[in-house]
Amino acid sequence: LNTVTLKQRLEAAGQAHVLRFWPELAAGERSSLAAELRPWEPRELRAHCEAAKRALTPARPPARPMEPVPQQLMGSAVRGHPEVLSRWEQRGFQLISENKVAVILLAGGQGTRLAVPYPKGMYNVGLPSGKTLYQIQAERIRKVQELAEVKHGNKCTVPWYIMTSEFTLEPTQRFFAEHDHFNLDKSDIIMFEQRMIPAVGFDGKIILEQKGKVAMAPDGNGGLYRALADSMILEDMDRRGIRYLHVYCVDNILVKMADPIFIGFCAEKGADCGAKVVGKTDPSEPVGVVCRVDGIYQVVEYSEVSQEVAEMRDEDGCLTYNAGNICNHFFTLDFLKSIAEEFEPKLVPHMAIKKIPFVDEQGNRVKPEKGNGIKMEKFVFDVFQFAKNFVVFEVSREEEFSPLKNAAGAGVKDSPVTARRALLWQHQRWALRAGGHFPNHQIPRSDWSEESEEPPLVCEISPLVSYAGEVQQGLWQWGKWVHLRC
Ligand SMILES: CC(=O)N[C@H]1[C@@H](OP(=O)(O)OP(=O)(O)OC[C@H]2O[C@@H](n3ccc(=O)[nH]c3=O)[C@H](O)[C@@H]2O)O[C@H](CO)[C@@H](O)[C@@H]1O
Repeated sequence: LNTVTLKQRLEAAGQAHVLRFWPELAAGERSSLAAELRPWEPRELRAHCEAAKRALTPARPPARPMEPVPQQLMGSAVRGHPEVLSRWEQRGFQLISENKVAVILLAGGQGTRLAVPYPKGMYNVGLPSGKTLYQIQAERIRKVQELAEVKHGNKCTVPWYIMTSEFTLEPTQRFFAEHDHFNLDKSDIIMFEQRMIPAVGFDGKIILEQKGKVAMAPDGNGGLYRALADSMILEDMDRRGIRYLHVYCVDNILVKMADPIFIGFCAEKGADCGAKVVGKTDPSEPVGVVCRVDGIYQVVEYSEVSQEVAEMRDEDGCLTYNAGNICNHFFTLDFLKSIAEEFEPKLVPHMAIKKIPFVDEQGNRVKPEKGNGIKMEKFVFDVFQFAKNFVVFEVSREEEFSPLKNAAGAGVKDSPVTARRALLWQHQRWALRAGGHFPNHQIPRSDWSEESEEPPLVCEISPLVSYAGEVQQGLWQWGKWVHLRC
């Protein structure tokens, strides 16, 4: 873009102020500012800014008739009959062995609450092995591939698609390269980037973070659908013969990659879209709830539900809106194609007021004390409304959900401490269930609180040994694969 065209386009969008420091900018700064703005057509940019401004004075939404998910749509790994679970698992492994299953990691977030200067997946919660979240996930992929191979006798691959953003792409690529891609085939790890969108002030004007830089943020984890199309990822999936996708968020240390039971359940039900849920611990837990609103399946995010609704209970005392979203979703490739080709533009962005550093009229950098602008994000689960056959799968919290959201601190939930404990407690359970004996150690009392107490044994089992607690003859060698500290 030459300067005149850039100016004209910004004027057309009502955003000419973005160039107010242009005369002071060096050549490199000018070209990077122009590059940030290049993808935006004036009309699209104007609409984006106007939508953000409008969001400040939302028309009062009509009281929305929320309903819990009907039981007939739900499967359960907690209450399901062992034979049924085993049937779903067989089906899942069959599909994995046929190279029809891939995983998509959502890793473009800035992890603001955890506040580390690198992508969350690189975090080491302090396990004896020192493994990071990325390494644990990579090893679970290797294991699930191996289990499918052993069961069905053919070599198979679960490709790992990783959505990153401007903040996370480069460090994630470097980290994977430094770790030799965790012994996965490099060609089966496909990283792609989501879009960045400008943050907008309350006056409807794009915020300048520096004289030559617009305040940009990733477009939310629902940016997935545009990113899949932009980067031709659906074509890559087609080429590989992928039919089913497991989408998950980066920070759950217990995530079951390409979970065969979940895949098998969804496939058997003929679902095009599915969500894993856990029972909520308390009304204020920051998880979205899967429910029906105006007859349409969706997740009502924790930030968007009123306290009164969150606290509603059934006659039996259970929370009415109990289906906590753990950001683990199932999609068929055909469903993803329909989103990318048809429905994506219909996804309505969610607005959040944030403190966004900016440069003032004089060009001084200011860190605001209170919210000064609006970030707009699309959410990955907002596509549930377009599903023809939506299902929900309930799983056990202690086996499948312990997210890393916050920095460690006394009594802080969802922190490195609680994530580490959740994994060690799980592995202790597995070891005991497998007949492990630990002389001179207390067997955990049933009333021990896993979140607030250290497990009596520090026992970590490599995902290369056991995917979900199963025991394979000859593999549980203490020391080599199982880290035990007493
Ligand atoms: C919108 C969404 O899914 N919300 C869910 C998310 O909330 P929560 O608010 O915790 O969502 P996060 O901001 O942590 O994002 C979830 C995932 O999306 C990724 N990400 C986020 C923003 C972005 O632009 N790009 C991107 O890839 C993050 O890297 C992360 O892997 O997880 C909770 C469970 O842990 C659920 O109960 C919430 O319903």
